[in-house]
Amino acid sequence: MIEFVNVKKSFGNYLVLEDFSLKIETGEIFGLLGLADSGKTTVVKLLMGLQSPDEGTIMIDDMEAGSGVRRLKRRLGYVPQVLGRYPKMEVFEYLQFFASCYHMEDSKIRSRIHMLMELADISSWENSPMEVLPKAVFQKLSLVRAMLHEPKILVLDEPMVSMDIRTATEIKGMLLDYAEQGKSIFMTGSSLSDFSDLCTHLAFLHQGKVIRKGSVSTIFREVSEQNPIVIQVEGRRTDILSLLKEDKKVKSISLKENEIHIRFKGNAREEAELLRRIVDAGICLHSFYREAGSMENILGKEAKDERSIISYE
Ligand SMILES: Nc1ncnc2c1ncn2[C@@H]1O[C@H](COP(=O)(O)OP(=O)(O)OP(=O)(O)O)[C@@H](O)[C@H]1O
Repeated sequence: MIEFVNVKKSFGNYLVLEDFSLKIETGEIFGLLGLADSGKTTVVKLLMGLQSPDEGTIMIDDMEAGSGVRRLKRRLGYVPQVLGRYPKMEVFEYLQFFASCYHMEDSKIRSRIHMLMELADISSWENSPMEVLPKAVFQKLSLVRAMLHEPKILVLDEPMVSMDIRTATEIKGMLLDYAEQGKSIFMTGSSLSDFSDLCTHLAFLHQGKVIRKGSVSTIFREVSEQNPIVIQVEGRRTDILSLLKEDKKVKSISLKENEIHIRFKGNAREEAELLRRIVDAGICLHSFYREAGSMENILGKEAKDERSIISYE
């Protein structure tokens, strides 16, 4: 379990985290999302004990972040945003070096390295110097390095940044397998879609605070309820526009080429009822769908309640 309680962190006069609280339960794959410069790396560094909070506490199970460094190091595996390179060191040698830093038993090191390299599909690079590694291999090697000592918690700072789709899929697979072994994963990112098929829980960091958190399914349902419904009809739009204007749950109507975009403040059942009313009115529909969720929905504009009906017909 990881818990941030009322954490405050500033650099000089610049307040990065203000009253930041977050709880991550054991076994969760937790994604902390935020825009650039929102303080994600600061959160990770505080968790790793690389920086100290000005106020508040950060607990990792029964230990405070930054305390009992050796014991905590065994619990945490860290994939930083920027990893130091050792250009002339060979891959196996590199992993062996880190395994010994984690005080792993010599007899287990070799087999663990080989097993993880195979899992990451980078075995053929075992004897290559780090300087020749393609970016994708280096990204997978970073994860292998963090998993070496089988930490209870993996912490990844923006792991999906500038990653090709194939590597991202492989890394997601490795993380899902790792979580299945009862481990926790905490990672940061700035793209909702990167995390939607991986995380069990999400939180959104905005202006130093967590503005929303919950299970992925709940968040996606909430986000999608704020997105416009896009409607296309055959023929004239007069009938559907008057039907929509009469519905108090329709907060705005706008026309975009041959589409009608409506902001509909209702749940899935109410959305289905609107669709039935349109069909019952004999209106010939081409399409009726909610636009996909986006970060902007969560971090930017919360749906306003006043109605703004705009029509051009
Ligand atoms: N050691 C530091 N000294 C001064 N300012 C810092 C320090 N570390 C971070 N900051 C500032 O704090 C803010 C948040 O930085 P942080 O790296 O935590 O954000 P981030 O969300 O991880 O950003 P990105 O998505 O760009 O990686 C930034 O404006 C950054 O310049």
